Amino acid sequence: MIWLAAAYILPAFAIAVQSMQTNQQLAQTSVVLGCFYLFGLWAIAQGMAQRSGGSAYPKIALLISLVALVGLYYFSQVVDDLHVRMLILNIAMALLVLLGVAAVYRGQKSADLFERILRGSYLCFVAYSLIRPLVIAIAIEQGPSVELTQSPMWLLMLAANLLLSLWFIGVLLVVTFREVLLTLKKERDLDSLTHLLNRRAFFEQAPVRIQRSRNGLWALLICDVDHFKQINDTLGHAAGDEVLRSVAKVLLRNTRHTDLVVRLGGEEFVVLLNCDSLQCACVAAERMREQFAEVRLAMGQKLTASFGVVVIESAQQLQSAINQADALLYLAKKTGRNKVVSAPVADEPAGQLVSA
Ligand SMILES: Nc1nc2c(ncn2[C@@H]2O[C@H](COP(=O)(O)OP(=O)(O)OP(=O)(O)O)[C@@H](O)[C@H]2O)c(=O)[nH]1
Repeated sequence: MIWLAAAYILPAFAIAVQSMQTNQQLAQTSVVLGCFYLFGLWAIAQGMAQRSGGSAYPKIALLISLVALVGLYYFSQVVDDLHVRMLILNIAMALLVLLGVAAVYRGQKSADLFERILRGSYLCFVAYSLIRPLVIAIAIEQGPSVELTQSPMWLLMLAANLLLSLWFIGVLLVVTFREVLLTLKKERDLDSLTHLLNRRAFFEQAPVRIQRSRNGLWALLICDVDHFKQINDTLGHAAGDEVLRSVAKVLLRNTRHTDLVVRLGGEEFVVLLNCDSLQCACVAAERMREQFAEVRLAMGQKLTASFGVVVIESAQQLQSAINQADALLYLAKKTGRNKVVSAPVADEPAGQLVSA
């Protein structure tokens, strides 16, 4: 974002200064203000390339800029030729802004409307930058008789620059504002330790998921690490945190993107599984339980966890399903831990108790 801010501020400053200058003053300041233009235009390319995960070839940009600055110096301090200086500067600017196009094309294509508008605006700006040297070559008067900054051509280019810049910065502001909002929402919804969804996000997203799906049953798994206090007490809080992150990884590994994996709080996790039977949910929970044993604790101890599993058919049942799964989890803890306990459903074998 800093690149795109530089891209707006530097050329705007140079244009503002030049608009108040005579042809003679333009010659005196051409190299310094040329730096502002060149860096500003490359900053647009770099900013856009970075948004797409690439870069706008800084070494090539440096080379183009150096050649352009030498040209500007020669045609201002040795031979004063405003027309050639304008051509050199505008060709260099067009080449610099073009350097981001490859990265923008190679980068991931976003489906987001505003991101597409931003890319489209950038490509329009590139096209405008490529056309500008042609216009200068054809339309701007040669010779020192006319003050460039008072000519209709200059005013026209100024107006075009202003309009494009305002449009570009407007789109950029909207995109940035949306990005900030999305980041805040993400931070609000995620547990900072495990990066799983948190309790608030679960109660927001679970009813929507259940309502929207038309393919079969949902199951709710509540999973609680066994003797977690002991792990904290013997191995330390940092090791306890690491265990929680490992638990999150195991849960994520055994779920699909349609499922929700949530850290409810402490060492308690919930998984909303999109599966077509209680048995399928129990198999998934059993697989997770087995994989916890592979998490290495100090001194050869095994990580274990207990599960309560229920099926859920409508969003209205969510709270009662959580209570029921909690009760089954409590049963699992009471009857020895490290096991999956599920609730009976009408058309499936009643009261499964899968022991370790
Ligand atoms: N490291 C770490 N510990 C946490 C975190 N949140 C909660 N805890 C600890 O988790 C422990 C939970 O202990 P208990 O509720 O007694 O449960 P438990 O020891 O697992 O016992 P059972 O569930 O009955 O097997 C407490 O000591 C909390 O301090 C966390 O984010 N990180």
